[in-house]
Amino acid sequence: MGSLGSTPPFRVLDDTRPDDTTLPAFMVSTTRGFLPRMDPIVTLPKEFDAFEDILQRMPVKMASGEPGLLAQYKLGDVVDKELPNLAEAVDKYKDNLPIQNALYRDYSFLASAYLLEPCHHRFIKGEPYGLGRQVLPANIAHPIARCAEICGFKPFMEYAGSYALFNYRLVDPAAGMEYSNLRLIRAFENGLDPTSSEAGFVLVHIDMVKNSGPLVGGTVKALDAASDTSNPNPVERRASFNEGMSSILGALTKINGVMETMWAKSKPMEYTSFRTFIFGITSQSMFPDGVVYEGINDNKPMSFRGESGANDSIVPLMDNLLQLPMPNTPLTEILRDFREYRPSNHKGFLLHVKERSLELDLKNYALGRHSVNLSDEERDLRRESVSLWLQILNQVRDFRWRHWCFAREYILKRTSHPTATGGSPIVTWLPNQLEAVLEEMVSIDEVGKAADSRGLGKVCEDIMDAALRQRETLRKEVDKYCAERGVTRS
Ligand code: HEM
Repeated sequence: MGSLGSTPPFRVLDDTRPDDTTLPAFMVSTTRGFLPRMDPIVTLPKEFDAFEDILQRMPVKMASGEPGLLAQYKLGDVVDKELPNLAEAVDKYKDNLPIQNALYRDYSFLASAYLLEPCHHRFIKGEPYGLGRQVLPANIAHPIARCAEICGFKPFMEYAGSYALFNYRLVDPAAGMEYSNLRLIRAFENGLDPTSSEAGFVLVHIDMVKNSGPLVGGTVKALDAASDTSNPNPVERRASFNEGMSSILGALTKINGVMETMWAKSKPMEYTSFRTFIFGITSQSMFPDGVVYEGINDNKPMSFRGESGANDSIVPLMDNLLQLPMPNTPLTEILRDFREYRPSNHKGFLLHVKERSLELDLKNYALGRHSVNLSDEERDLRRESVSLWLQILNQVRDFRWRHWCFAREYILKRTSHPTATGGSPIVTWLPNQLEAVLEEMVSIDEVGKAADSRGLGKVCEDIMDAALRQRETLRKEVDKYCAERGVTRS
């Protein structure tokens, strides 16, 4: 295929080669999207039995239903007395990347539980979080630093590599990724019970991401169609572009539908109790000077953001493909920083899509800004492209609006702690991006109306009516929370 531009190609997998242990666990594919290439490894090699034993005793409520070490405030003591430093055993498996990913997941669970155990105990007594443990001992610090380095993660719990996307197992392997067939591998509170709010919170993320294959496939198709200079037929090219965009729209609609199930699967009242363990170090009062990883970084304190869905790749993929303009604010800097906390292959793909979209001038291609002397058929297809662009933006709006509702109902109404788990300011950060989407929708709608006397049709008119009403509501709500909490918008 002939192709415009010089951005190096990116290899998106169709076959994820689940048995290949030499490839990283996370590689973007048209089949599994942003999920790992294979179902996560559950059982660690036998050298790690002592570690596994502590992990099983760790949760507030163990798999047996009995109270575990975190319920008794005994985890720190047990780690200090019983856990060997298994850094050499980690190295023994350095060529097996899926095993390294499982080790990274498990060490990051233990690291967060160890550091935040004192905060959990204050929280359940109704007290402020206070300080976490400020030093991560060598028996956790050395192995986590090593396996994180091998896998390309930060040595602290991440969303994809650890807490969410590498943390499920199938009850019946033959039944696949059906929600009722999913269980967590690791949990802090009572997440080993699949009906718990902690399990629901994590499993809904997985249930959404399992629909990201067609999103990736549609993105690749849209970019390929727009760059296919070997096809002299503009009608065919645009029809193919629209097919890619339709696939994206279908995937996002499904993903948003699954996201809505969060309300029932994870109760707003119960979120703050397991959330204590997924806070990060950066911008958190529990770690004002960072954390010392014993024997690492010359014992100078280090700081990492906490686990957050903000490190998921679905929405950033759309931001990059659609060239969504973000305001030049400190809040947008946080958004950029979040994008460092994801698997290297996801990062590479997101960067590729961003660069390719700009190089192809994809937005102007979709909007038909450079098209002249169009036939009726081309005009219809171009109108469809603009409508699809707006409908996809509307799905991104839907995702971010629901997020604002989550933040309001699960967090703002329950706690005055000013920062979210990823370290963003809780009142202003999500609205920063949601406002940007709403503004872009207004701008695309105007282009669509100006380019075609028929406008964009009823579907888009209804979308815009609802979006403009939502913008008013959002502004009032954010003003209210800012006033109540004495914060400014950026
Ligand atoms: C009860 C449910 C949820 C709550 C309370 C919640 C809360 C939050 C908060 C507070 C943030 C701000 C970033 C930070 O952590 O510092 C955030 C960001 C984000 N979360 Fe969630 N989240 C929830 C569910 C989900 C789900 C199911 C996904 C699916 C992948 C997700 C994906 C994201 C994304 C993409 C962002 C960045 C938003 C943006 O770019 O504007 N979240 N979330």
